[in-house]
Amino acid sequence: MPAWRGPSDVAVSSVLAIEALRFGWPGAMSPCIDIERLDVVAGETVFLHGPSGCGKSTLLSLMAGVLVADAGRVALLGHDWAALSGAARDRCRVAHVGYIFQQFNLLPYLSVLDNVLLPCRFSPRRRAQASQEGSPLTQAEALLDGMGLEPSLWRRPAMKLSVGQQQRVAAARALIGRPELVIADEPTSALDEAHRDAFLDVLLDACAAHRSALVFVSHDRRLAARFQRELRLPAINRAVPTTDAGYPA
Ligand SMILES: Nc1ncnc2c1ncn2[C@@H]1O[C@H](COP(=O)(O)OP(=O)(O)OP(=O)(O)O)[C@@H](O)[C@H]1O
Repeated sequence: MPAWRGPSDVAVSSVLAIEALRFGWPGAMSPCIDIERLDVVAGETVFLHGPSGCGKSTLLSLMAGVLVADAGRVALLGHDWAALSGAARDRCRVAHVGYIFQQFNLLPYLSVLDNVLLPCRFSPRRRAQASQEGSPLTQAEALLDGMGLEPSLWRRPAMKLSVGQQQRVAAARALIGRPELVIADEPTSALDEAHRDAFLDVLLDACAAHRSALVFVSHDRRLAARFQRELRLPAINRAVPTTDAGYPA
């Protein structure tokens, strides 16, 4: 993992580096994403917001190598997603990225526990990291417990849970095995205030303990204060001034 000296002369590790990124959906008149520079370092927490349809989910997909840039570079841990084959991208993603999707993407017939354990089944690295905390099963149970999901739910098929419960299962799955980057696409939209606060506590504590970088998308600006950095993605096609870092202000 590349390291450089940060402003406080402390070595910081790059998790995500974006340079001159352009991406447009096929058939669209103009690019959906146009970012000069954005860096996220280990342990950093970023709150990303912007109007509906401005490209937040698209940007998260580019960060996770689900989509590949038309131009420019998106590098995870120093590796340019575009330089990897599709199969290598899949391996790299499951090993290093925990993704909480807007629609959760749980496997409906699998139990809650088996859903959480999926990254450990597909990635030796995630399995080894989870084993450092006892075993993958121990870590899965601890994460579900931390998310406030009762043990009586753990062996139920995921589809038999409420939307808010499924959201928390998706978060536990993203966190297991300490991925370097955790991406969360509106993960609290189905939670009431108490569960939302508990959810954020667990997510932020786990990311801090593991030094995972977190990129969190939400329309709820009240949550921004809990993050180290707030970034606004402007509406598409609108000319906006940029910060020194080249990111839209
Ligand atoms: N699969 C797709 N094919 C073509 N265009 C798409 C696709 N997915 C998204 N878009 C378009 O890209 C733009 C950005 O969509 P995106 O879902 O990234 O926005 P968003 O900021 O996450 O929105 P929201 O806050 O409503 O979830 C929209 O104009 C959308 O119509």
